[in-house]
Amino acid sequence: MTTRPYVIDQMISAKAIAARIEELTDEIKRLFPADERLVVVGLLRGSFVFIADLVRELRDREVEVDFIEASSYGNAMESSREVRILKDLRGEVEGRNVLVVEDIVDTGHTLNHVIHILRARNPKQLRTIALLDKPTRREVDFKADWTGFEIPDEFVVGYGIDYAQCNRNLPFIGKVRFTE
Ligand SMILES: O=P(O)(O)OC[C@H]1O[C@H](OP(=O)(O)OP(=O)(O)O)[C@H](O)[C@@H]1O
Ligand code: HPA
Repeated sequence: MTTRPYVIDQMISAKAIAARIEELTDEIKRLFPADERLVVVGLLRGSFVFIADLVRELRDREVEVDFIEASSYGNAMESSREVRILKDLRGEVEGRNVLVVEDIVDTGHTLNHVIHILRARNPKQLRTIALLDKPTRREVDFKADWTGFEIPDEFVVGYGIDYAQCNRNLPFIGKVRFTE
């Protein structure tokens, strides 16, 4: 896969992300009963860093971690608008408290599609959290219950998020700036 030359400008520091996750977990804990197990579902692949930090902030709760894999971008910068489920959950969600963890809501197609599928399985409570939200790009009426940061219409990478499958390992969120 060849990409145009680009540089990455930092947009949100690792420190700011960590501080925001602390705030978000306080809110999550207020909503889900302390004496009931929480199923935390990460949307692969982009959420793998966020979910790792989030569940460790929930260390005083009984948490089960599961993953579902959806893809609509492939290697492109534009959504195909066709969300494909590449890997389903291992566990059941019926009658359980479920928190779906997403890295970014852009057009909204991915999370909207996944929530539709999970809601049909009759969870007790189904909530969503997204680290980033680009509200100006929305094509479907969807809003996560919790959002880390609202961002402008920039193509971002890092902290799990890729451009052409690279840069997921950056500890911060940066925006891609093409140099040619
Ligand atoms: O709101 P949307 O426009 O649907 O975009 C958001 C989705 O796009 C990216 O996933 P991608 O399909 O690139 O897969 P990945 O998570 O494996 O990188 C990102 O991780 C979100 O899941
Ligand atoms: O800004 C983005 N960066 C990477 N992947 C994405 N998928 C939706 N929006 C983005």
